[in-house]
Amino acid sequence: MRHSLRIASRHVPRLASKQTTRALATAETRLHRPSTDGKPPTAVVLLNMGGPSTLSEVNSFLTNLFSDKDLIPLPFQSLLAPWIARRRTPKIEQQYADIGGGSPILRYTQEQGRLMCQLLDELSPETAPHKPYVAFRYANPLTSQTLAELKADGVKRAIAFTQYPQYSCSTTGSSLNELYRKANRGEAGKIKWSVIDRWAMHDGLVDAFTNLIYKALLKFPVERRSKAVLLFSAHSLPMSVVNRGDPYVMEVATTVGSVMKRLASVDGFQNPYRLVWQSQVGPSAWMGQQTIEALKGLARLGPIEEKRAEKSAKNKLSELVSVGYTDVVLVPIAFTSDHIETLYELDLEYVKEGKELGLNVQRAESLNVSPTFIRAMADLVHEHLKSTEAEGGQPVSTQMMLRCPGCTNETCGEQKRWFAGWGS
Ligand SMILES: C=CC1=C(C)c2cc3[nH]c(cc4nc(cc5[nH]c(cc1n2)c(C)c5CCC(=O)O)C(CCC(=O)O)=C4C)c(C)c3C=C
Ligand code: FES
Ligand SMILES: [Fe+2]
Repeated sequence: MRHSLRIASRHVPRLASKQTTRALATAETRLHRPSTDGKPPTAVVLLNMGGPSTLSEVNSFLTNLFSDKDLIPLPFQSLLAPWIARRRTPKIEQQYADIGGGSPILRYTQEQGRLMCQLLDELSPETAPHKPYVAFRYANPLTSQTLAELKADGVKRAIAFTQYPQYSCSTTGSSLNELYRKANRGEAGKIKWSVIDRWAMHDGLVDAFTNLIYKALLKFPVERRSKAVLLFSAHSLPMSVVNRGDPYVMEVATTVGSVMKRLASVDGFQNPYRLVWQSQVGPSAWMGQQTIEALKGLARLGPIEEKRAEKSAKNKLSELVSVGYTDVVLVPIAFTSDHIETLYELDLEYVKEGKELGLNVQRAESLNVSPTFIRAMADLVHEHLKSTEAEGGQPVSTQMMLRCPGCTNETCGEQKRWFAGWGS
């Protein structure tokens, strides 16, 4: 049987499990939350960089971002950061205006947290109630504000849950360093912390990505689906960061490998694919190939010709069939929700440019609030709670404890030791 015939819509619900949909529906309509006897909530703190929710926040978002030494160390940073931010603001403001006036990252993160905690209350009644908090690095709610909320709620147990599935010291590392700096100063009171620092190969995450890729492939005519090129696109990283031993590039590749394995195991699907990199900023060397260059390259190579054996007894000659690698699915593989990189760069720039180059480009939807994804988040936190609360449970992964071999940032070491001691 040809692959193209095997991608039928009946396979899509198989990945988005009925159990998940039912559990979500139950969580949505449930009238009675588990009795918690006035217990303080188990806090699930969703860490991300954030984005400006309105155009008036663009400048402060960029100022905070360029002031972050863990992300971009600059000479005379306190002077240079506001200057770069001011120069960049009009261009970036225009991009946010073009996607509707702001980043949807806060709205999605709050909704993901709310739905995840509803599921968690059912999965783990012994640690209920679970309450989601959002701690952004560069936009509101900033870490200090979130820690004040934890303190006001009397939280005693908290999980720092990174919303970047793949670990980079410039993203998750920066958020953990900030959390350590503020929580260590007692801004949240006395709390027992543990950390979900990476989840690049989590089964539920892989299922959620696979579902969304299927959905995008279904937009191509059945006979072309198995040939569409999957271009997994991740935010790039400066080579200086890659070269100090940052694990992000390796971890993004493991997500891609796991998704391709899942596609093959579910339906024997073996689409051609590449991992490419987007959103580089400034003149220094960044991880490549750039997503836009890959699109241009595919367009340049054009349709390929393939020989297919003609079975007819009369005509033993091969028939030339043009199959072409002009069908492309762009898959944002390192973000858990939409924001400027997907809605502006992928949708408004690359999909448009790809079409002008003669390619048929589809974009796999972002994870956002897909039921499979919400279930994955809840399962992950549930597994984490079980393992940390078991006798001898550890608050951090062994992988988190290994600093980049080229790291010279002392805060990284202090931060890891602090979390490994459950934040005391
Ligand atoms: C996995 C995700 C991300 C990595 C890794 C990452 C590294 C990284 N980013 C910059 C500089 C900028 N990033 C900007 C925006 C931005 N970056 C990410 C994600 C990752 N960044 C997201 C999700 C966003 C958009 C936020 C939103 O809209 O919701 C920006 C601001 C936009 C711009 O000025 O172009 C900058 C600058 C560096 C230097 C870096 C690695 C060191
Ligand atoms: S930069 Fe990676 S551990 Fe410090
Ligand atoms: Fe970025």
